[in-house]
Amino acid sequence: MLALGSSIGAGMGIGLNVSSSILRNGLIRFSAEGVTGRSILLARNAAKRQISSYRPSTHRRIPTTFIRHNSSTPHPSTSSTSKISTPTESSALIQTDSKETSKRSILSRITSNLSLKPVAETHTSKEGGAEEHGSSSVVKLLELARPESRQLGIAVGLLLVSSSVSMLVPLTIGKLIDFFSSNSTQFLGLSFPVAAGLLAVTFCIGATANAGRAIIMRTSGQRIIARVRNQAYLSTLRQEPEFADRSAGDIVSRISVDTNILGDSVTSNLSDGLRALISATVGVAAMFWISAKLTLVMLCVVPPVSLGAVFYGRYLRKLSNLTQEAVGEMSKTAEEKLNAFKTVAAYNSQPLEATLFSKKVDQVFQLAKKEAYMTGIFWGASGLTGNLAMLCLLGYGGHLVSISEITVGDLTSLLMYSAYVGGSVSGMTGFFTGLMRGVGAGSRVFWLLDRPSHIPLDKGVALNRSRNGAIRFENLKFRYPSRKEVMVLKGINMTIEPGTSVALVGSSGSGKSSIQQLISRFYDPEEGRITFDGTDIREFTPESWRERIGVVFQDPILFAGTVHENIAYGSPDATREDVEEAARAANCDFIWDLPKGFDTIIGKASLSGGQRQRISIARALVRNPSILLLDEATSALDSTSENAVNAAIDDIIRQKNITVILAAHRLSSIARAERVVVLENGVVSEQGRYDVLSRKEGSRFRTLMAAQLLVEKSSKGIEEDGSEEEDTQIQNEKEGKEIAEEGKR
Ligand SMILES: Nc1ncnc2c1ncn2[C@@H]1O[C@H](COP(=O)(O)OP(=O)(O)OP(=O)(O)O)[C@@H](O)[C@H]1O
Repeated sequence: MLALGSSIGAGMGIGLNVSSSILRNGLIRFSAEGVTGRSILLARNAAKRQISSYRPSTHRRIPTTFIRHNSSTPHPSTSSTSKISTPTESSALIQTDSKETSKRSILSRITSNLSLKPVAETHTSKEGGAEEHGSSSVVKLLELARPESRQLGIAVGLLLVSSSVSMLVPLTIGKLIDFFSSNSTQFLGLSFPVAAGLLAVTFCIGATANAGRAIIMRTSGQRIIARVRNQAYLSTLRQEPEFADRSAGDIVSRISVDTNILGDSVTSNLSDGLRALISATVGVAAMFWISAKLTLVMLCVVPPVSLGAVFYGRYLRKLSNLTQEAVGEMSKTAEEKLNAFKTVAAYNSQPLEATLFSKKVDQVFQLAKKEAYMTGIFWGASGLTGNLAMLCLLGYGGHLVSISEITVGDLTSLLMYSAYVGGSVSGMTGFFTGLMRGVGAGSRVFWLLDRPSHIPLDKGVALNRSRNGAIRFENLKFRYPSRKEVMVLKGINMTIEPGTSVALVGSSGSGKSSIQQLISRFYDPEEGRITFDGTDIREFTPESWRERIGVVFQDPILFAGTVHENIAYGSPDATREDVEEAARAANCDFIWDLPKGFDTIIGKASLSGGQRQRISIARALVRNPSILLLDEATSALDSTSENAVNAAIDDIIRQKNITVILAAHRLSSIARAERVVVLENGVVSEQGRYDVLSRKEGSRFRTLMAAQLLVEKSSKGIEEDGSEEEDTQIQNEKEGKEIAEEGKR
């Protein structure tokens, strides 16, 4: 009966096509359906810093107000607000007014007025997990559809019209059979041609309503998907940097695949469910009207099917969660390796990577196979039940016809209605399972939306641009959250006066970069604090604090875009002159030789390492920072470029208006700094001026640098000229002198 119901329903435009419904809610669907031109545009706009304000909890209530804050406004809380758009348009998420878009980066828009209501406690049993009570997820799912309520209301109206028309079909067919098997000249109380014409018009109205319903439902679904994707991405951007580092692939899977399932489940799936409910109700009422006895026989089949559907739905939800997590893992694996494709190729690791990926794919497949078996068994059993019920109906109905209790037309109508009702029951089962799948995908997306950042971007007071002072480390202890067993910094104490320069020195892994990351507030210390002008930097909003810092990472990243865009990244107000000046200061002469100069399109890997590093230095300088963090900033440069960049760094240091903290191994870089701080075993073991430390006998710095000197000498092909008999004292003195001299280069 269910199978028959499905096909008849589909034929009649009721669309009770169970298999297609399952397909539509498929677990793994990488289709680009949700990526409309509009959503791409939205994303691009977002990247262009046009985002106003974002409320992470808005999946409960999609934002209607978007708050823009002025560039000159020091803190989001004091910014002006303006209502700029309606909630029904996807574009409402994005606000476009580049003139007013200040130097504040995209993050400032994301952070302003965050009203994060952490519901993540419900999920925290497992980082990234999706453990949440189904009921609350269902409520959240339905709330997602709220901004679309007007459209969805219209769609439901159209659905009522199309379903009503469809439900006329069985009755009409029954009446037609009776009309043709009698001598009557009246059909439905009218002459046949008039009645046929009226029916045709009614069916046209039904078809139009059905088309309208489908269009509205689909577009609403896509709007919801676009909105959720934007929110999920914004939510990701406001997380602490380690979060994205750790789970980029999984996040991408949540934003692309899960949002699609989610959107489908609150629109197409909801529409299918409603249609099934209407069809079932009207069908049962019509059946009772035709023959209550026969209808009662038919309805015996509903309770067992419904019970089966409930168990099946629950199982499917669990399976859906597992599958989505497996898909996330799969994406993560692929993404990590594709990002390091040259390493994979260089080490001929393609077969290994293929095996690793295929294991992840297999995990997804095994789960999908389980679902396929469950689905097959469920639909097979419910189909059989339906067909047996149909046989009973025919047997008992035939008997009623033979005793003239009902006509042949009535039996035909009843048969058709029962097929409709059967189809509707299966449709409702599909709705339920689709909803459960949506809940599974939804809890993964909601987890992302609700996850509170460990370093909230909205917390704290804005740091006044004019404020300056010393950076002080007070008994700073730190370990990485992902490696709790290792204490990296065990009590750092030091003070860096404003406008001075400090070189952090220490063996590899001694914590130089970690200190810089703590200054940037990518992490917060476990104990102790870093103060700026006497205030704990955790009291400043990360945005206003980071705005004062220019960072040059060890492995500089360039984005696809022009040279100008790359240098001006994070400084949207920078003019061409500012960019050129910064490029000159960072010794980026090569830019002028590029085919289109600053307008040359570059990408992640279209420049040499040294060129990338210099662009990265220019990017840091164009911000006009108060603090410059250089993490092995000259490590990728040849000696000519290194000298030039060091000269640029010298200039910056000499001007004494930027505090420079550099982590370096090279003696020539270390020597630029006014003070050297030696890190060992998680503490500061020594500090002082370069020339003093390098000449101080037995200093830790000298021991460290002696090894470095050897490395640098051998890389330059300089032979050791000391004889074995040479007195150790003389050797020591020579070494100290050499280190000091090397530093002067
Ligand atoms: N994201 C991370 N998660 C866990 N541990 C980390 C992370 N980054 C660094 N570490 C560990 O912290 C310690 C300090 O690393 P850090 O990068 O600060 O050293 P470094 O002095 O800058 O080294 P190098 O000179 O090689 O750049 C090391 O033992 C390293 O393995």
